[in-house]
Amino acid sequence: MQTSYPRQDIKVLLLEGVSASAVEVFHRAGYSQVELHAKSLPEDELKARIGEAHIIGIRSRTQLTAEVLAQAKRLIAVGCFCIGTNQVNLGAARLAGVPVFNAPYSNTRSVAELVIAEAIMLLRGIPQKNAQCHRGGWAKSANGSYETRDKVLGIVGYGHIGTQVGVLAESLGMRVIFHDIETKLALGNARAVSSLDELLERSDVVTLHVPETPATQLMIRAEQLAKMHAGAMLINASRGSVVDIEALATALREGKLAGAAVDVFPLEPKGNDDAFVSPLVGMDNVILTPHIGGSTLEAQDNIGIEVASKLVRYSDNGSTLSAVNFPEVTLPEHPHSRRLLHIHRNVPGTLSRINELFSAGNLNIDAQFLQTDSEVGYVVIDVSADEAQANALKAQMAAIPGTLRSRVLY
Ligand SMILES: NC(=O)C1=CN([C@@H]2O[C@H](COP(=O)(O)OP(=O)(O)OC[C@H]3O[C@@H](n4cnc5c(N)ncnc54)[C@H](O)[C@@H]3O)[C@@H](O)[C@H]2O)C=CC1
Ligand SMILES: O=C(O)CCC(=O)C(=O)O
Repeated sequence: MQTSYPRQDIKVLLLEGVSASAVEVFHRAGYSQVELHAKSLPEDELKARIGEAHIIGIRSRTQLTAEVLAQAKRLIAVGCFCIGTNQVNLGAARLAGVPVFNAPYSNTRSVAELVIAEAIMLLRGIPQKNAQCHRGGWAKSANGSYETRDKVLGIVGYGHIGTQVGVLAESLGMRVIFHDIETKLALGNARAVSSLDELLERSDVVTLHVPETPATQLMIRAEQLAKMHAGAMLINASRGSVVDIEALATALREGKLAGAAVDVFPLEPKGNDDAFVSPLVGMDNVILTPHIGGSTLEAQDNIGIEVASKLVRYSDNGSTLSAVNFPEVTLPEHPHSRRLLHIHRNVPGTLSRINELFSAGNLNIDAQFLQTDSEVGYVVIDVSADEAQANALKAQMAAIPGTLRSRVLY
């Protein structure tokens, strides 16, 4: 059967150097119009380009705000080729009938390994020693250098990354404590503490693994840094908004903290050609990395495959399994029917209006799937109809008040 909208006409726009593995997945599935950009786009260009795209793929830099999404008239889905989805206005996307997919685990291990490497480097004072050697200095001394063994690692946010960090840290002999807003199963000998304050007071190294939410915004400010013991260290590979970076710079300058490793910043350059500016630049005891916690070839390759496959599946079949902002529906194949998708505001009576169209047309519904959340309803109908009938039904469904998006798949 023909798709009502041929795959070769579907425009896929991939930004921020999404892995070539994603392009391969689209090509293999018959999507030939795939455009790949190494950077994020300036807002004006993004607004223009998203207007033409059916599928957009981004990483952490591109902000899909409500204003940007308002230009996305043809958009059927968003792929975040990363874990975090805070860069997308998920509510606005949902109300535009656009599901958002991500890769919740594919770079977990990469972040955890970097954090462990940084904890070791910070405890040994390597950033300072490295900087001095580069300047022709020679600081051979054990002062300020420690083994990881028996040191306390405090993990804030004991989710996928936090738990991996904890497991790796225990294998080095570290003592792991954690703080999370949810009750979490402690792995190995890790122990939950009663509050963030307790964690800050007890830890030699604090590492942050929370998502960006209103509650984690500036979670670590001067007040929290003051609670850490003198000579402690901070690692932030979560989001730049979680730490007050000026307060961190002050704590490091004043010697309250012995070191820090920071991968994420309140303001990050759009791409590799743009300048990086931060109050932490030039501090010998700080490891600065350009948001590469998840940037290993293995992780990027896997993320490309995972997210592109989810996008292709939604585009071809309508399944929203693991969408982060949308009613989830897992759908079987539909070899003998045409499939119609209808996304609408969840108001009483919409489903009966849809069904009336089918009975008025005397068309047999082969299967129907419905999932709703408080705001949005997603109904999928497999019907024995020819192409003209399916397209006519789609047009009638699109005219139902409250319709957000409708499509015919076959
Ligand atoms: N630097 C990088 O390249 C990368 C950064 N990340 C960041 O790391 C974050 C965490 O990733 P995952 O571990 O996969 O997420 P996750 O969702 O598995 O874990 C996050 C944990 O934080 C907890 N949490 C949420 N709000 C909290 C609060 N206010 N106080 C304490 N705990 C809180 C949650 O309950 C959850 O257990 C992502 O949201 C992303 O922002 C993720 C991947 C790569
Ligand atoms: O690799 C990226 O661009 C972003 C990684 C990240 O922060 C995430 O996965 O949430």
